[in-house]
Amino acid sequence: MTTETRLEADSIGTMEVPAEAYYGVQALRAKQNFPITGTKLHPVFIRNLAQIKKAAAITNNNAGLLPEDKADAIVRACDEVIAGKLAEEFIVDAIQGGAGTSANMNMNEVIANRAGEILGCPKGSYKMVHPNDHVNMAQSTNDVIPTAGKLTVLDLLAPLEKALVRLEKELAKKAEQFDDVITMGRTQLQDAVPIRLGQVFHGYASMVSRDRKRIEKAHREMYTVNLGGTAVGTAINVSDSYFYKIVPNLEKLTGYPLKQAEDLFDATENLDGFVAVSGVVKTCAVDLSKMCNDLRLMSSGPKTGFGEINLPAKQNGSSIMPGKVNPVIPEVVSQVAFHIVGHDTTITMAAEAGQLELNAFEPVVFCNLFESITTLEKAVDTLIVNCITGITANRKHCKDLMESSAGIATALCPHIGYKASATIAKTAVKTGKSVRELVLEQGIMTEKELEEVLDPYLMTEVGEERKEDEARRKAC
Ligand SMILES: N[C@@H](CC(=O)O)C(=O)O
Repeated sequence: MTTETRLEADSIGTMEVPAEAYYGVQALRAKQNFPITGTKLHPVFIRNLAQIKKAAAITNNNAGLLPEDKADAIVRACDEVIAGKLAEEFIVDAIQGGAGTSANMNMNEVIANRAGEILGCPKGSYKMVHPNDHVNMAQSTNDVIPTAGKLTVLDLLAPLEKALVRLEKELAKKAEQFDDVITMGRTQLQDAVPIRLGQVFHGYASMVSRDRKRIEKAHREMYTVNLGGTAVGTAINVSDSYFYKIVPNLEKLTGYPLKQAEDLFDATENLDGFVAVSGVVKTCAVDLSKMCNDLRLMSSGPKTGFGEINLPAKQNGSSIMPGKVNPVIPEVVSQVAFHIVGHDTTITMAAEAGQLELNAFEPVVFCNLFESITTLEKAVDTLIVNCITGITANRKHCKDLMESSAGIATALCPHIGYKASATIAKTAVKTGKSVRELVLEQGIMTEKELEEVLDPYLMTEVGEERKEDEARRKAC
């Protein structure tokens, strides 16, 4: 590593910057001011910010305000950043004070130095391409940073949405596979009434489908950007041509159906769109964690728990207890959910803390939201591959549990009333006899009548499905 430096100046004073660095004095000051998380800016965010700088250079050139050679060099430098070539040059911490100005200036300096180099200027001279005058031309941190944040959310949500489609499919497959596995449903952790394991998994598939649609709907909010509004939404320092063309040009580069906000003041000062996305991501995480709680309960044991299903064994469970296997995948999914709930609270507080024309807390919103989305996507992936696809059911044990439970007495109510049914249920629990045995013993119903009333499959069906099943049974 070279120890040579160059001297750079900003409005605070002068500073030694490593001679080879593409970043400049402002990025270096920010690095020193914010030694906070040790996590740098998200690479997808860097790529999107570079796309915005590229769109701005093209638009300013078309407006006749940025000479061709400078614009070409800036576009080339942006393309290099987009390709990930200058990744090491982005040195500011993901969490910074200053509403993202440090991130924006880090980008402006890297592009200015690289574009200057392309035009034959030494790093740090900024004679041909200046970070503020040329790269940041017609922009403010306050419009480029939220726009880059929205593009990044869109990029990160796409794989999450795809992962949820896969999860829904796998759950639906399990629902089919377990459709004839009858077990005892529980409410408030007490025996309730029979249910088919397939119905339980169908419920999970429906939940995931709803979560996915909710995310899809919220992601559309990200298409509306405040680019062109500059500092406070009044578009100061922006030419008419740039104002009308910057978003369509960015749309061409990104492929997203972007729209310039009708009310740029609102779009600059409010972060509710990010809160909405975080909210739907959190909702999905909470749902998945609830499902994982169920999977842990249903697979508990193997001898002393519910033991209704088996999760695939993924690793040794214990350092001290030989042969123990733990439900590690549902456990990790739940932890991801707790993490996301915490992030959502942070994002909510940050959005609430905006003042007047700007919200200064975008860095923490982005840092947490990006992490929420990607960790959820990865959690969904491991949940599918390492858990859901390999779940098996202990059919006989499920049936035994259902048959030995007094819960099926509920089905007697329409025939003998709640009071008599409760007496049967209580006696069953006390004596260990089955509900069926007691009803027959007491001559309350005939065997034939009971066959229909206490048919556990019919207890899990309603409407057409029930009629078809009854007809099928009669025909046998
Ligand atoms: N975030 C800065 C504006 C900028 O960097 O463009 C401010 O409002 O103070």
